[in-house]
Amino acid sequence: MEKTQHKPHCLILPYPIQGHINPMLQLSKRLADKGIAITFAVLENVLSSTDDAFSASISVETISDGYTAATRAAALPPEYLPAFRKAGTESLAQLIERLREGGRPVDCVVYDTFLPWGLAVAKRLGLLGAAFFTQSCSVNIVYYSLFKGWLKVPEVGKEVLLPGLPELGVADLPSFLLDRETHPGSFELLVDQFEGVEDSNFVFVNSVYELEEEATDWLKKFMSVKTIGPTIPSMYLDKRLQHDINYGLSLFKPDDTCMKWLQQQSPRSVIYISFGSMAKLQEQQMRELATALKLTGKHFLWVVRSSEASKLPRDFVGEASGQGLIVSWCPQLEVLAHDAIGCFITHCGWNSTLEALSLGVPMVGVPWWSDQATNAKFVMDVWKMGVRARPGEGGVVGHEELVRCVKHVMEGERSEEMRGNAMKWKELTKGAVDEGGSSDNNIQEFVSTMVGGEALPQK
Ligand SMILES: O=c1ccn([C@@H]2O[C@H](COP(=O)(O)OP(=O)(O)O[C@H]3O[C@H](CO)[C@@H](O)[C@H](O)[C@H]3O)[C@@H](O)[C@H]2O)c(=O)[nH]1
Repeated sequence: MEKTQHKPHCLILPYPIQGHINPMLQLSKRLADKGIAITFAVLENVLSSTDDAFSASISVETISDGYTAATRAAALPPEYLPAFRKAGTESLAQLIERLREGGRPVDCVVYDTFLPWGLAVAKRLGLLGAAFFTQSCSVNIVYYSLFKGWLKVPEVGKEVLLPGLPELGVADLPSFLLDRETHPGSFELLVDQFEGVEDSNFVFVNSVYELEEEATDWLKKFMSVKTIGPTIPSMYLDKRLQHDINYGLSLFKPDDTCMKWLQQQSPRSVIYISFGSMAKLQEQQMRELATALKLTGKHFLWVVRSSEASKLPRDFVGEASGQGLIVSWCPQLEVLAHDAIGCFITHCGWNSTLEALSLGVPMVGVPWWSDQATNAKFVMDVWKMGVRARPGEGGVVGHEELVRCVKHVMEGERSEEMRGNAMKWKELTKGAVDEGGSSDNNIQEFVSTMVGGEALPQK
């Protein structure tokens, strides 16, 4: 690669959902801090949610998916993804051209692997391409094996043994392998992430090498993997980026009142419950959760997004008002970092899992879809800092099972051991992003290639 004459410039292309914007924005901040110019390309509706703190160091531009806010909400993946590919390909190329004409030529497109056409645009325009995976290396091995045809969709009841991974039972596999009907197009979206990836100059994964060494080493045989996580604001980890306190772009409005309430609770006494930005729980599951929370008698903080609120049992809000707090969205990192939190009932979305690992909070996993069952398996059996609640009839986790899991994590015989493990992972994830840590080295290596014109990695 030629030495660049101007400040190296990366265009970052995230898929427009919270769980993808957060990690890609965080990598952007790390790169900006190391002297890379960043353009963050988002849809119009995301633009209004950016906060000034990050837009000062990162410039934000829009691209189009061909939809308006109203038509997008109603679109399903089989229709939406090809339309986004078409409109996105065109508007991304136009944006890159505009930037070039404006004296800010782009050197590298860092594209979310949900948008694999980002690489095609980069290559067509003679730019470098860097893939960004928002899920773990272990989950990526499952999808890559499917993409290559090495793994056929397993029949129900069979375990799967893949290189770099522990044996996965059927219930541990990403949900889209066994159920393609409930969320049409999702299986293809996940498998197609690998389109052209072997030609990407870099492959970023939001993970930590030390959390999944074998899986990462195995993937590295096929692509230029660089683990760069956890992508959490620096002030929760290494504290090297003093201004990096929040994620900086929230599609939901956080309710900060819960922080005052947490302040009044004793250490490790509160159960925090959140299912991320997308989960749509069955009404029965909400009922079981509500009953379980009442039965534990413990204080709780429950995030119920406004679109889910109608599923809360009638009277629960009033009845539980002395025991807990329900909010529609919260500053999750601040909550997890608070010493009042004793346990996190989570869907095990990859960001939430990494956040709990990084802040040392034991988990009760209640996976809903996608990679979450696999993440829950790792939480329980590999990282040993929590348990996975087992579902009963109709996939619903009953209140008795939930109470059992919470007690196990907060006061059971093995609770101290889990706490100890949680502290170990907390130190380790911080070490990864600290100067000279595995993720910091990977980011630095990328920056050196961009700045110094070093040889591109072997693919
Ligand atoms: O009240 C809340 C609740 C959540 N969050 C944040 O929202 C993000 C949620 O991300 P994640 O835990 O990954 O869940 P999803 O939003 O469900 O993420 C989708 O994307 C992830 C990355 O691909 C996948 O692992 C998940 O399965 C998929 O559902 C996290 O950073 C949380 O800190 C808040 O800030 N406040």
